[in-house]
Amino acid sequence: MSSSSLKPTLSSSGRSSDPTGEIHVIVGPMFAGKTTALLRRINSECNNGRNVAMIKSSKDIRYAIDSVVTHDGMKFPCWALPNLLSFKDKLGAEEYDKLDVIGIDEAQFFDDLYDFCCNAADCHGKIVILAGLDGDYMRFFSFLFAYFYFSFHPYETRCELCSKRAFFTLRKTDETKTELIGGSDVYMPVCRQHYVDGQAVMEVTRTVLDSCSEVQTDFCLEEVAVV
Ligand SMILES: Nc1ncnc2c1ncn2[C@@H]1O[C@H](COP(=O)(O)OP(=O)(O)O)[C@@H](O)[C@H]1O
Ligand SMILES: Cc1cn([C@H]2C[C@H](O)[C@@H](COP(=O)(O)O)O2)c(=O)[nH]c1=O
Repeated sequence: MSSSSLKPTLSSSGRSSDPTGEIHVIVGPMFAGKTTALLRRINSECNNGRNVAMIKSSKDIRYAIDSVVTHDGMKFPCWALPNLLSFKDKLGAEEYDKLDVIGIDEAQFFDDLYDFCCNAADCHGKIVILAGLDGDYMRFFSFLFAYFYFSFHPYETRCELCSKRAFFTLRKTDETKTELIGGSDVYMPVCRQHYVDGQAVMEVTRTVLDSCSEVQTDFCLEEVAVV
């Protein structure tokens, strides 16, 4: 399929039936082949019949205004935007809902990257593929890398609740301090969906406990039913 003939949003056979989203990150220095890798992934998703949209920052129109372009000239049509949270409005809610995959090039230029990606993956079931610099010319580490460390998963296990691939550790207690030594009494590996569900349950539970001072606070998540 020729990328140059494609509109920014590609219609094909419809949405994936799996509601769980994913975030994939491609990072490295300039000229490392990040955009090439992103285009390869996006083309492959298109060829598999997924609805795809590509976004880049409107700050970067070096090679083209409305295409992502690699240093050696490969192209893919895109939305050039000043921020990501405007994307849904620009595209229209109906078209956004049909999307399976969102590619974002030059991701380091978007201040709202974290909110957009988590929302798209956690709440809307999108597969988000990011490409960006992992550091600037001073070798300062990019927050892009830190925010999305969970998208790099050389070691993985299975979700304790549904057996899908697990990338997250869910804390089962209401303790909020960062360091809390424990084993399976306190933690469990979960998939994205069960992480989101589990956090929501914990949030509600904390609110209830906060408003009811006599209630004992040493509960465990198993007691509050996670589905
Ligand atoms: N110094 C350079 N100037 C221009 N093009 C280069 C240079 N070094 C490598 N390239 C080409 O750029 C390609 C990678 O481009 P691209 O995927 O856009 O990289 P990135 O997005 O990581 O900056 C390489 O395969 C190579 O052909
Ligand atoms: C190192 C560095 C880069 N940039 C800019 C320069 C380019 O517009 C992009 C990187 O593009 P590429 O696709 O990864 O080649 O970022 C910058 O603004 N500041 C820097 O320190």
